[in-house]
Amino acid sequence: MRPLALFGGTFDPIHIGHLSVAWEASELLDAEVRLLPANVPPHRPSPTATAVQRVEMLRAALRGQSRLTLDTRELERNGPSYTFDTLAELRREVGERPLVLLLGADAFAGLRSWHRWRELFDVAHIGVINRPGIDACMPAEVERAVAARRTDDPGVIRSQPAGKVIELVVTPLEVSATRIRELLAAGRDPRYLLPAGLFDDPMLLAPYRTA
Ligand SMILES: Nc1ncnc2c1ncn2[C@@H]1O[C@H](COP(=O)(O)OP(=O)(O)OP(=O)(O)O)[C@@H](O)[C@H]1O
Ligand SMILES: O=C(O)c1ccc[n+]([C@@H]2O[C@H](COP(=O)([O-])O)[C@@H](O)[C@H]2O)c1
Repeated sequence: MRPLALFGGTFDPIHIGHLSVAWEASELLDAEVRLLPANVPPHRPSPTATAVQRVEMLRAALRGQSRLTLDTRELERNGPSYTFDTLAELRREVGERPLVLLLGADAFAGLRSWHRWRELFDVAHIGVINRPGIDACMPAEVERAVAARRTDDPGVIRSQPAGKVIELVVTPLEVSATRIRELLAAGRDPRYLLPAGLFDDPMLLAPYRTA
């Protein structure tokens, strides 16, 4: 069955790294990919842009294609955006359809601090995306939990609803939202690190520019 993949993030702002890896993950898994902006990210300071501003940027970035879509459910919930809660809700909606949580290698390495992290495998597969500059060394506790779950076969992902971990080797792009926020705050113009749609309306990037 065609998997449904969720790519969660703060997207403060969305950049070409997000889009490119989500696109390639969709190709590698033959999956529908939804970008899932977090309302209150559980383990980091509050974003610079509001949830409404981040969604406006996502909509502008996704315009003109249909492979990547937007899922705003976490913005409709109060409190921290725990991924387990989101995936459990999605599981109830999709029945037996395979669900894949897409995570950059940095996010995956921090998995053991997540809310109910061991139970994530009951509701979804995890697709780990390589990211340059990230030490791929996994905490032993996480490696023990995932060792028997590893597969390199997208066919296995399609054949069962949840429970596997697959490494997705995509074109590495060393781009981060932190770097883009720094450039914008310094009055620079990182236009080729951002999707073109973000320049359609000058207000979209206003939260990051200093007066
Ligand atoms: N260039 C990239 N290559 C691979 N994965 C990425 C890349 N940028 C972000 N990700 C992944 O996208 C997800 C959402 O990331 P997030 O919105 O925090 O972006 P970020 O660029 O890491 O932001 P920040 O610099 O503010 O932490 C995470 O799983 C992260 O690992
Ligand atoms: O559920 C958790 O405990 C949890 C802890 C840390 C991060 N997450 C999710 O991981 C995704 C990437 O987070 P971030 O901070 O790298 O943008 C995003 O969807 C977060 O909601 C989730």
